[in-house]
Amino acid sequence: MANHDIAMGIVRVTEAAALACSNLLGRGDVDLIEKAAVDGVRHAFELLPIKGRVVIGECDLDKKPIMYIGEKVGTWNDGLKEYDVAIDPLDGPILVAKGRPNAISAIAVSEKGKIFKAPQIYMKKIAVGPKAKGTIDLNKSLTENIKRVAEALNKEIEEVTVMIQDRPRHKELIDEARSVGARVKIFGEGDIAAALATAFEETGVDMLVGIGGAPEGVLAAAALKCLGGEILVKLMPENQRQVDMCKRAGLDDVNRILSQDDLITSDDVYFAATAVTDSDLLKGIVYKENYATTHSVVMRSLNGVVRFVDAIHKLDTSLIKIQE
Ligand SMILES: O=P(O)(O)OC[C@H]1O[C@](O)(COP(=O)(O)O)[C@@H](O)[C@@H]1O
Repeated sequence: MANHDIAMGIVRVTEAAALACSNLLGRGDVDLIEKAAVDGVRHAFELLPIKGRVVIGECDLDKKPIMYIGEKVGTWNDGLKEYDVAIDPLDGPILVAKGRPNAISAIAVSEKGKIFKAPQIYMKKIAVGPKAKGTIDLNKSLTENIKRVAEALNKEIEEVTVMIQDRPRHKELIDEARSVGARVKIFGEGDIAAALATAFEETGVDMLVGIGGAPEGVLAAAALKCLGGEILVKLMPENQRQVDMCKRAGLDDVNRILSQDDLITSDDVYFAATAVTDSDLLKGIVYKENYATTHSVVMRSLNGVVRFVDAIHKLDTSLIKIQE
């Protein structure tokens, strides 16, 4: 597969995942929804001519892997190049189960050995778009970071919008953002979509801060690398077992702050996402009489091209039925 075809190839994967789970919207069954998205991914990979190896996979609610690290994806025909694949078939299955916004399917693909194999633990994150790149500092207070971002964006602090996930562990961050006067968007799930939004001015989102999943942080790093934005992260192991997991992933100093360039060490990474439900950047799947529409974004860091891909899928032939 020519390199320039990978972008379209991977957007088919996220489209398939999104379509496969989208007609379970609001049905409350998280496991079924996750399985449908994973089945969609696997089905689409059967057609993708790459030698892919999953380095970031998917776990169910009990953190049991359902897309295995090391799993082979793609057709694996002779002569094809090997790639690392980071996949979140569905960031936010609970959102789909409840019919709420912000659920996306996301994938990143890069050269073999170039994507950080983040363990399934928490990660502290701060992310911004291209105009605020170089101004953020994970060691500084949120107040200081908001002031720097406001200056970089030529905005008043009261005009800066900060995304923070709705979690008890973020109470102090939310209080601080409010007391400094910033605008705060508190979201339930899905910090990949939130990080992605920081890089597009039309979303009105300027920053993401908080603690979320490390695998999601790597996917966000791939997107922000393509978009010229920045994400700074620090792994947050909670016990010795998790410290060991970080070390096995190649991180000797778990306190080290990592950027998008540490999480993706190649200059050539692809990222794609398809919305299942509406997010700040992408409209969710819409059903019409005989078809469904998907809305995706796909990008490559090497050439900086960002494409928005709207697709029409005939319902009788599409992957929507895959879970039946
Ligand atoms: O739900 P927790 O444990 O606070 O973890 C935060 C993570 O959960 C999510 O909201 C959803 O993750 P899942 O798709 O794995 O359920 C992520 O976007 C975020 O990084």
